[in-house]
Amino acid sequence: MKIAIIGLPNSGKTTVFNALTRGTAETTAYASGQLEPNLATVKVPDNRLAVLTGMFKPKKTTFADVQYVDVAGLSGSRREGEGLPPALLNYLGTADALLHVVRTFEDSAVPHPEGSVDLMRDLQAVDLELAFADLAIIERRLQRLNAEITKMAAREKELRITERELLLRLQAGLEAEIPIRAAQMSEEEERLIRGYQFLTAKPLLLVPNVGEDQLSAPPTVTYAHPRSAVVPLCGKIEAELAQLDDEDAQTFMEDLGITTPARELVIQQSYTLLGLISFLTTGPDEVRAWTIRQQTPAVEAAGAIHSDIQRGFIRAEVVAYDDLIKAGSMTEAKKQGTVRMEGKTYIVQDGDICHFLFNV
Ligand SMILES: Nc1ncnc2c1ncn2[C@@H]1O[C@H](COP(=O)(O)OP(=O)(O)OP(=O)(O)O)[C@@H](O)[C@H]1O
Repeated sequence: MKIAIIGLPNSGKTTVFNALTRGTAETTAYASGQLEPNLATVKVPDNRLAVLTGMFKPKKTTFADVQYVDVAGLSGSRREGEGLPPALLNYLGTADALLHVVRTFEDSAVPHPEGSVDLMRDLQAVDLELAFADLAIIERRLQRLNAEITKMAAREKELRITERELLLRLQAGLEAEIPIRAAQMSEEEERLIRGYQFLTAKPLLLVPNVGEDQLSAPPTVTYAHPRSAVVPLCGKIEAELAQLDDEDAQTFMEDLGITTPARELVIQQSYTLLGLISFLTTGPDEVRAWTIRQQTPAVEAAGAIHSDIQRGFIRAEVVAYDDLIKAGSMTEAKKQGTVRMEGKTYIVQDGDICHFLFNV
């Protein structure tokens, strides 16, 4: 799963990237204009793993992970005929979700490309830029469809006409500032456009990058679109926090009056926004979180571990995390009857502790 960090130049993208990934990519007060992205894999914080590690004392503990990509700044001032550079479009198109950093911190030493800090203006500028990228894809596709449809056989023609109608609807929506993720679509329609990598169809996490002085009362931002969420963060503080060891970080957080680093909230929200959940496996060798989509049946979840387990699936022994903790041990949970046997079609829940029985 890959999440691309976007935003205007100097909004703090690399700083937020460093905060999320505990990395040390170079940040600059002047727009870097670099196109080569920074990429890092990040563990998804999950307290349950620490508790299970205490219980099972495994040789290793493995967290679920997500990847973040820090790309160059969007321009925010699109002129006629000017779109996003193809390399940037390519990075964004292949991402599973977007994380939009929008600046609210004031600092005269960090020039703003528009000369002043204005959250709503910047937010709209970037949304517009994403919408223009999608509109360009739609226009090209419509031109091709219009040329092709007349020459097609009846069955194929019908499908293409449906696609054209859908694209026209999405186009009208985008022109009225409605992102594709907010458009009403049937499952079939969603399938029809899946291959286009529309940017406004991707889940979006809006991260206002607030100043240190705004930490106690971050500006309220409403972004009322489906599959979107808002998590404010002070990039500068979080990036410093991310470099400290746990003990120093704890003291620093107490001084600042915060309980959980915002980076953890952002990572968790990214995961949720993507419709992902974790099931867990336990044992003397490893305690581990595995990533699956919501609504995944047990037989497919088994495939996340190994294709052989999916192929030879017999059944799954499942206990909910809370039930195991309540019981105190697997043996006790079995006595209490909370360890269940489930078949192939059982829908795996977040926090299920699964043991798959298989035969290949
Ligand atoms: N919350 C914040 N408060 C104060 N300063 C910040 C904050 N976040 C970032 N900065 C500072 O703003 C400057 C620009 O940050 P950064 O390089 O991360 O931006 P960027 O969006 O990645 O820039 P570019 O467009 O060059 O890729 C840096 O000097 C950084 O330390």
